[in-house]
Amino acid sequence: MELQIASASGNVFGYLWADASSILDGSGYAKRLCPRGSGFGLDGLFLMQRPGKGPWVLEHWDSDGSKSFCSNGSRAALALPGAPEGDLVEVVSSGEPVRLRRDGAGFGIRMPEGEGCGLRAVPLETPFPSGFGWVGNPQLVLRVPSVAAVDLPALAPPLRWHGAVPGGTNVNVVEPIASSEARIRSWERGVEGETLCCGTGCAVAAAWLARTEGGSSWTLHPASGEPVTVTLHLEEDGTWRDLWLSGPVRRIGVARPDPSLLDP
Ligand SMILES: N[C@H](CCC[C@H](N)C(=O)O)C(=O)O
Repeated sequence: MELQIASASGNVFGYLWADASSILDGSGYAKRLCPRGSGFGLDGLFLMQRPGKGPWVLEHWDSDGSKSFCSNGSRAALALPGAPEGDLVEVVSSGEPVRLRRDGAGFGIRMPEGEGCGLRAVPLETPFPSGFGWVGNPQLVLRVPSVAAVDLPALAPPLRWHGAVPGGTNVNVVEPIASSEARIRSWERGVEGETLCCGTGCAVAAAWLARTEGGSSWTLHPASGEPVTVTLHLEEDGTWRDLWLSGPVRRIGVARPDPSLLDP
C-alpha cells in the first residue's frame, strides 16, 4: 500500500486511500505510521475516499491516534494525485463541510463556520494577553514579546491540559511584527509537541489579532518559515464568515510501509 506524504507550510501528513485497506482502523494506522522513531515522523494521518458524486470525504487522526479536524492536511490533500480537479472543491473533512481551492498563494481552505466555531471567552489564566477559539478543534493564542524567546516545552503543556477546556487545547504564541503580520509557534494536542505550522492555530490567531489589532487579512510566519495568509470577516460576536487560510504545499513523495505496520 502506498502512503502519500505531503507538507502544508511544514505540517507533514501521510495519506492513504481508504479503499486500499479492508480495515478502516485510522487511529491504529496513525499510531503505527506517524510517530518519529517508530514511524515516518508525520504530524498526522489522513484516510481519503475516492472522489465521487457528493463532496470529497477526508478523515484525519493526530500522530497519537486521536481523531481531529485538520486544516493544513486538508488543503495539502488537494495537491495529491487522484484529488478532485478544479479551482474550488467541496470537502467533508473529519465531518466538517469546508472548501478547498488552488490559488496564487498555493492551496487554501475555507474554515468551518458551523455551530460553536469562532472566538470564545474561556477563563484561562495566562501570563500573557490571550484569546481562545474553536475551529473544529480548540486553539488558545497568547501574545508574547518574542516567540523565539519562549520556552514552549515549559509554557505550553500546563495550558494544553488546562481543565477549563474539556479535552485540553492546542497552544499558540504570537508576536505581531507589522500591521498585518505576526510570527507564530504552535504546540499541538495529539502530537504533544511543537509542529512547524498549525493551520487551525493560525486561523484563530488571525481572528483574535483582527479583533484586538484590527484588519481583515493577516500573514502568519510559523516556525517552518513558510507563511500562511488568513483573510476573514469577523462579526461582533466572535464568529467569522469566509475565513480562508492559504499557503504553500509540497508533495514529498510516496512511502511503502512495512506490512507489519499496516496489519500487526
Ligand atoms: N495541524 C492541524 C490541526 C490539528 C488539530 C489537533 N492537534 C487537535 O487538537 O485537534 C491544522 O493544521 O489544522
